[in-house]
Amino acid sequence: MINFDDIFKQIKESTHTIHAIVSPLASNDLANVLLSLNQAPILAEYYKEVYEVTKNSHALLINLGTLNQSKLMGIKEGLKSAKENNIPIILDPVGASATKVRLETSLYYLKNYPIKVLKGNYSEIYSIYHKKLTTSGVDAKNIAKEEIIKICQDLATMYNTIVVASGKEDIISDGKETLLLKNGSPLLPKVTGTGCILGGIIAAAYSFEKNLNAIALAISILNIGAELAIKDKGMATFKISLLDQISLIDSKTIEERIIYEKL
Ligand SMILES: Nc1ncnc2c1ncn2[C@@H]1O[C@H](COP(=O)(O)OP(=O)(O)O)[C@@H](O)[C@H]1O
Ligand SMILES: Cc1ncsc1CCOP(=O)(O)O
Repeated sequence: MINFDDIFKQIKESTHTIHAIVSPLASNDLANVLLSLNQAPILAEYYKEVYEVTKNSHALLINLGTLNQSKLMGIKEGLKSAKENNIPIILDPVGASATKVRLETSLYYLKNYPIKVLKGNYSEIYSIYHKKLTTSGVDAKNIAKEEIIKICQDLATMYNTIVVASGKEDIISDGKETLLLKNGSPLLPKVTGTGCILGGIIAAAYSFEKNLNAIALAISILNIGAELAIKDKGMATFKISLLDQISLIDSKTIEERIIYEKL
């Protein structure tokens, strides 16, 4: 049984600043989720201020969700600052399976910066590994779990990082240890931005403890929150109820409900 008491207490009792460069589509929900977990989100992407913001933060989340030239200039400053000031970088390569620019950008960041956590859906992780496009949009295609597990393990070793592949079952690997998490709801992929929110929770949890358990906690906050949310009143109610459940969840509930395997 994983014990989440200590890290959950740290998150709830002390506030870290999380610098998120994220798609505007998901930014409001992501910021509110972080606030509800007692964390301090800051969304800044103007290249003239990004270096300073990252330097004063506990983690930098880079989400490629909605790219443009000025955002890329901002991201470059954030990555430089994180590297020089030893701030952990969490990369969410949204759409890396769908466009050449996103795939090449993700590969460039992985090669040139110390990415501590790479978190994508199955297709994004598959595309980064095989260096080829596999989707036309941001959602994942069906790929065998066994294949993605091996890819996560190999990518983690190749880039000296923790790899998270989200989907019906979530995979977390640092190349040596691998966890498979089985909570969640089929409604989650029907709400846009839930993967982006997950990136934010991972960035916050990882800033407290730099290990697989912190990431397992982050995924469980979202997935068990979704299991507890209202599902029979339509998608808008589900989403609001999900945000409620995330703000109310405690470590005991997570420990009781988590379903996982150590591989
Ligand atoms: N079919 C599913 N059943 C249960 N949970 C799911 C399912 N698909 C995705 N999830 C959960 O939804 C969250 C977002 O994952 P995913 O949809 O893969 O990300 P993205 O939005 O980046 O494509 C994760 O916490 C994941 O565990
Ligand atoms: C629909 C869409 N288009 C560009 S980013 C985005 C949201 C993706 O968010 P998530 O992967 O978290 O569902």
